[in-house]
Amino acid sequence: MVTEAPVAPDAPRTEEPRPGHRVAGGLLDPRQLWKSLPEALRKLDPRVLWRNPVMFVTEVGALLTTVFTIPHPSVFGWLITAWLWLTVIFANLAEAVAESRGRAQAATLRLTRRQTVARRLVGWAEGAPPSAIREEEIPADRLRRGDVVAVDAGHLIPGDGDVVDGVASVDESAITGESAPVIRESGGDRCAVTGGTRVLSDRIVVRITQEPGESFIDRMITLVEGAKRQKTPNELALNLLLVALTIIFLFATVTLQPMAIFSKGVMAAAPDTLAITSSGIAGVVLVSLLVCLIPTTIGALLSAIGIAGMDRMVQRNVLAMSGRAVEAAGDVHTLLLDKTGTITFGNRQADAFIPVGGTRESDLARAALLSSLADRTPEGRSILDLARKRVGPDAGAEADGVWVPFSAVTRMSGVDLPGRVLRKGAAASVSSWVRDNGGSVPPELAAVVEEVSSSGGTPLVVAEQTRVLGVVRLKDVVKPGLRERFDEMRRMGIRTVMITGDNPVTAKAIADEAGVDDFLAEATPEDKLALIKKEQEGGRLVAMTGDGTNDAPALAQADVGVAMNTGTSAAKEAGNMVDLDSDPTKIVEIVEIGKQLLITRGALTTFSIANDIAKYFAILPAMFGPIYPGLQRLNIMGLHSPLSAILSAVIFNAVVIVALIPLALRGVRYRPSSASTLLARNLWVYGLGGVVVPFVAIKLIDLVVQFIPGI
Ligand SMILES: Nc1ncnc2c1ncn2[C@@H]1O[C@H](COP(=O)(O)OP(=O)(O)OP(=O)(O)O)[C@@H](O)[C@H]1O
Ligand SMILES: [K+]
Ligand SMILES: [Mg+2]
Repeated sequence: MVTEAPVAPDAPRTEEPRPGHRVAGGLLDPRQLWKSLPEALRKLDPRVLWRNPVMFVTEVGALLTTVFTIPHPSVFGWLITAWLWLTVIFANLAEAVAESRGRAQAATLRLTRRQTVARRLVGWAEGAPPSAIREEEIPADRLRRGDVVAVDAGHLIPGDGDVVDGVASVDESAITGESAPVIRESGGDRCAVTGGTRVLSDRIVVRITQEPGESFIDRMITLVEGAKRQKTPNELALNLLLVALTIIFLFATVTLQPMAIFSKGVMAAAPDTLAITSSGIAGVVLVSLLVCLIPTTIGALLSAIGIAGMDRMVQRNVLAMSGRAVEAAGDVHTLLLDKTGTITFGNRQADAFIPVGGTRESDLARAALLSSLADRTPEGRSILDLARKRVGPDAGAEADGVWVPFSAVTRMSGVDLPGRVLRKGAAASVSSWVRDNGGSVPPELAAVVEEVSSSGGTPLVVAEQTRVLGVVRLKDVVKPGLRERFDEMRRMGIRTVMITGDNPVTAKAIADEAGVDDFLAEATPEDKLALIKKEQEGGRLVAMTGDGTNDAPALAQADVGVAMNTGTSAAKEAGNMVDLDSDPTKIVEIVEIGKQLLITRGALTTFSIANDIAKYFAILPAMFGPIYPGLQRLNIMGLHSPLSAILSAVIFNAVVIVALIPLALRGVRYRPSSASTLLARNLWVYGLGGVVVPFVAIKLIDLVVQFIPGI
């Protein structure tokens, strides 16, 4: 016997993306710099800092100038030493501020991880009689994978799992920040529930899918805290480049022996500074030169840029499981979306029985009902509901047979009753089943199927052994606002492809309405996987959004796999991102954030390297001008003295880090346009800016520091 479940009402959905509704993100509060200072000081520990080679070298430099200056104290020596330490602290501050946002979020999440009591059902099995089930109360944190629990209205769901019986409205605001309740039901692609969310109405039975400590909220906390953040391959490569530059400049500084020349220069320029022991100064100047030359700006901001990228995802209610996924999103070439539940609302409801071949409508309804009695998918339940309206609420109560569940491979479901073998499913599948049984398909079927499909509906053909009885029409609605988003993707150069298990006519109708570039119909899970592999040929990156268990292999294969939060746990496990709002158009924002991350990193790297070279040319003439009068002509900035030139450069080198923290956190502005336009624009702005800014800034700083006695 099969227990009946009520048909799910329409689930409220988010139609507009609500960027940043979780945290008022974006701008940097100056107080945050101050609050993060203790953390920045803690990061001075060389055992932590060595992971950032450029900053580690700077710290060693600061240590050296401290050691040089102690026996030979001078105003210049102490000022340089102070600013070198500040350089390292500013770099740590950038990282600490970036991390602090996530930490605040983790604290809020921890509050939702309240200890609850779970009602475990021992002996529960599909269709098991109530007498076989024993109920016991255990603490939620002792639930293991595979345990089955009952949750009633008003109670917190004790752990992550799949609904195996019943349908309920659930308040998921604890994790999504969205107060409208969502429907969770057994059987379909909306069966996953998250621990810590609350059942508002009805009773559901949930099979736990996670071991203790591995829950979604646990993973979310680790994620936003950045505790396990790993450097992405791109970051590692960039780090290698920075190390290489650092080593080159280290050698350049040491082997060029500028000191001998410099001492002569100082002598010629300002004989009174000779009173300062030249040996003390020599070391300090050498270190200053080195720090000015190595790419400290990008070295200081690199990690903050990565953390901020992850954080921007969280602010858009997207949980990226790895920084690598965020980066990949910025480079996506093709976007694959599944139809049902992603492009359409996904609660396909039966709304008409269309008989063929002289069958009576009530006979079709009865056959559809019998074949759906054990069908736990939302489609199956909606057929039951509609059929009972036609043939009475008690129809089929006496039926007992072998149930054939729906599978995405057969595209059919049904029942083998004594004397009646019934199937319903995709037109092609059921037609060939009828033919295999020795029957024939009435010619009028094609027209009915065509008509239902071309309006975007899904036709399910119902048949009995050798006879086609008719068609059940399932209606689904395309989510609003998709066309604009897909247009936007096209402008970014991204191809959108809809993939579906549905027939080509329905697929085309929905594809046209939604405005995707291309579609693939009658796709099995293997087809979806094969399509992704084909698109990935030649190193192109593929993003995929999906919600169903049959999407899981494809989500895992895609470079960016975005699972809808409303989807199944299998889908959420397989992907490398989860969208808490279950909004397929979110992928546009995900791509934008990815691009913004790549562009920000590129722009600041360009700026940093241009900057260092400019700094060198800004201070060289000032330093060596006195002994090489030819160079003096290059001293266009007219800096006060060699010492003031060096000090100004070191101060600028440190201050520019703090000045760029907001940009690193917020990201360089991104507007949809081609990659080459963006590259050209950024080279101009950040390359040229990187050359010009130091000249102006060092001059301004020099105007101030020249008043310090001894400089
Ligand atoms: N409960 C069911 N019983 C019988 N046939 C079904 C049932 N649900 C769906 N079908 C048929 O099987 C086809 C394939 O279903 P599948 O879940 O693979 O894809 P889909 O849901 O249509 O699309 P998508 O891949 O976008 O989720 C459907 O288009 C429909 O014709
Ligand atoms: K530098
Ligand atoms: Mg599906």
